[in-house]
Amino acid sequence: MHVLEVQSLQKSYRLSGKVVEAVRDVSFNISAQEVLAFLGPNGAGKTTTIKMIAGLIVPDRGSVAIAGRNPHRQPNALRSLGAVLEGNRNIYWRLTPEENLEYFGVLRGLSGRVARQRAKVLLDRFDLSHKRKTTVQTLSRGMQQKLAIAVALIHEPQLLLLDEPTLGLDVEATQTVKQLVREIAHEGRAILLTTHQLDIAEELSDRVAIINKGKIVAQENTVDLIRQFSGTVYEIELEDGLSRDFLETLGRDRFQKLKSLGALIEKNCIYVRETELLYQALDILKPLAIARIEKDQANLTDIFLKFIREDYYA
Ligand SMILES: Nc1ncnc2c1ncn2[C@@H]1O[C@H](COP(=O)(O)OP(=O)(O)OP(=O)(O)O)[C@@H](O)[C@H]1O
Repeated sequence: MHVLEVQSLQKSYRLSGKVVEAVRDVSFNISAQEVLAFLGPNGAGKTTTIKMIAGLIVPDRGSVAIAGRNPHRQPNALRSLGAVLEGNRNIYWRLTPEENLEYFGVLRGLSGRVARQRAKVLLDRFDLSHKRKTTVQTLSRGMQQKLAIAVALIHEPQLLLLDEPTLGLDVEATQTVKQLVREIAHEGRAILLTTHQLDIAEELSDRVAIINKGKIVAQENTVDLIRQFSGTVYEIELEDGLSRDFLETLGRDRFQKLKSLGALIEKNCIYVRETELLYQALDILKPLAIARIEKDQANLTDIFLKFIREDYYA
């Protein structure tokens, strides 16, 4: 069973007499041990979707199930949810880490004893024990972020929503938080990660869902998505470019053969998709001097931009 099931979610807002379709028919699932990166440009509909999952906004249509329960009909569904949304506002800055963990533990239905026990374990695990009695506002941003994640885990939820978990952190704190996210998923939790830092999404996620203008425009395994769009594209640049002489030197037959390989011929370059085709293309191009051959190193950022632009021009 999926830990999170989001089915055909729909939400519109009315703003000065105009209807804004913020989320249109959004569906996805997340399983235990899985990190889904939920990506999209500003205003794409991410926050609205997440707030519907967290039970904070009622959808116009569609449904959410967390561990099989709908948070809009069965409030105890939220027992399976932990969330760090909009920075780390889920913690009290005037309290200490220990007080935060115990307070939120009890608020989430734990007994005082269990909350204290879990707080101790989490403080150790997140390397915050030495700061347990220091008020949160004097901690570093990295420590505050770690505490925010610890607080979200106090009731051992199956689903964790993480919004920009590494934003504003230095390199070392980013590494620590990334490692924690991996471990938390590994323990068996499902994680929904939203971030504008696409390198983080690429490193941490098992799957990616890209939302644009309220609609999911891509949803796939992260490695497959990147492999599909990159890595195997070779760019061949010719010494003399693709001038009129190019066709004369190459001859029509060879030019047609090149095209039949599925090669894309554009500006100064020829692009082919697979290693085997690269050798065939080079064979065809033999009479011409080659200036450069390069393997395309596209990453999630390129893919993200491609989907957003394609959707823009559609
Ligand atoms: N309370 C609201 N009233 C009216 N329109 C809203 C409201 N909240 C969001 N919107 C609109 O809904 C659309 C989706 O917004 P949403 O905040 O979900 O996007 P987002 O992907 O989270 O963006 P960001 O990355 O900037 O946080 C936007 O056009 C936004 O202006």
